[in-house]
Amino acid sequence: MPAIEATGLTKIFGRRPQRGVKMLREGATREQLMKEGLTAAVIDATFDVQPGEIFVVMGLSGSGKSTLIRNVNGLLEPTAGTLLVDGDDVTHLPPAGLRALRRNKVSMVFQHFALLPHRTVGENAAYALELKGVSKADREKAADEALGMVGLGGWGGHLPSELSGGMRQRVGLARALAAGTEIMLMDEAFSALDPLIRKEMQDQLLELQADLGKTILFITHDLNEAMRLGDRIAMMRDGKIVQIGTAEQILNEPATDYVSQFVADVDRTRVLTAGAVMERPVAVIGSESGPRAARKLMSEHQTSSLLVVGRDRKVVGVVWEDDVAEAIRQGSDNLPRPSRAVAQVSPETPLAELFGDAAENRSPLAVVNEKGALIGVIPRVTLLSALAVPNGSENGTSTDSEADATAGGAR
Ligand SMILES: Nc1ncnc2c1ncn2[C@@H]1O[C@H](COP(=O)(O)OP(=O)(O)OP(=O)(O)O)[C@@H](O)[C@H]1O
Repeated sequence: MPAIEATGLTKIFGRRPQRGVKMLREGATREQLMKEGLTAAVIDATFDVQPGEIFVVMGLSGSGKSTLIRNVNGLLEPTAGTLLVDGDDVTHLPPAGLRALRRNKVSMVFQHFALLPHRTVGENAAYALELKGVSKADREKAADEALGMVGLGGWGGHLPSELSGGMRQRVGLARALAAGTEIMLMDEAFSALDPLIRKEMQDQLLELQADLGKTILFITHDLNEAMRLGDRIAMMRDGKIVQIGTAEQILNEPATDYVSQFVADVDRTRVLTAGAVMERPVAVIGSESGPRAARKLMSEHQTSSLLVVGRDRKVVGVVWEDDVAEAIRQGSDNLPRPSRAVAQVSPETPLAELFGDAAENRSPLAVVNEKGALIGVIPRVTLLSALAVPNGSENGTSTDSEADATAGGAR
């Protein structure tokens, strides 16, 4: 079940907004509504946010992002459409239901921190729990823990005015974490911070998220931030969601001219990561097997690579489709020599950092998870084509150059 599910969500400001809904249904434009004194801030937004996902809503100023997020936490009531949070319909909640939603299900981190100036950092972090009626001792414990998580252990007794902007935003984050809700809404949460601190906060959020697995709806007007943080990104323009996809999908398959213009200046090598271009070896073959068995397995699993394991079940390397085909052509009974990856990289590594290794060594890269287990491989050709760099192959085709490298045992 999605953590958040919006269907046809529409928010219109102005007198008798239902008029606007009717006009939109009859095909009127946002401009035509404007002439009637109605602002269509969000139009027919349909999306879902899965538990544990960072879902980023990205758009320029005025595109409707804040209005969208305010519908989700009940600060605004949708004019049309439905909104489910954790499976419960929160579209038209009465005040008591709204209070319960904010206490138990969603917490919010704001751009300008929204800290209470006369309360200590610890009291600010514990504020949501105080509203919930949690005992002083328990909320202090939760606040201390949350402050520790965001790197502010020991600051609980200070006043917000004694903290830098970045630290204040950490308090905002700690407050949302201490609240203990599964869903966190973050409205331009890092936009007021200077670039270095902003990047630090993004890193911290990703680290925390790896441990905590919250559901995060994150609003930003910064495409690079969206691409760094978002598992998926919804691109908004003039109140409408024009595309929802991963950073890679938005970069590689922009749904509209608007999106492609938007992403034109993005440094792809910083956005695309090893995890995005790697091939997952979905099947394993013993090193004693023949190339025909390898081809059969590849076709059964619709994959172009196989992990090769030795008798002791340890991974020896990877064989590729082209090399297997070549072995069959040459009538060999042996598997081609498995390629051993030169370098191990994490799935989060930006391609920009991989390029040197693979290009210079003509080798595939092994993508390993934090426990060191192999989760994917990146053939050199894939890397080069992902970066759209001419591969400089002497033989004209990248496939040949890969085969060459294998024949020469270089990879
Ligand atoms: N309370 C309101 N009353 C009337 N119009 C509003 C209200 N809030 C927002 N709007 C209008 O709705 C549209 C969308 O605004 P919204 O604040 O959601 O956009 P945004 O993408 O969050 O922009 P920003 O990044 O500048 O905050 C704008 O045209 C705005 O003027």
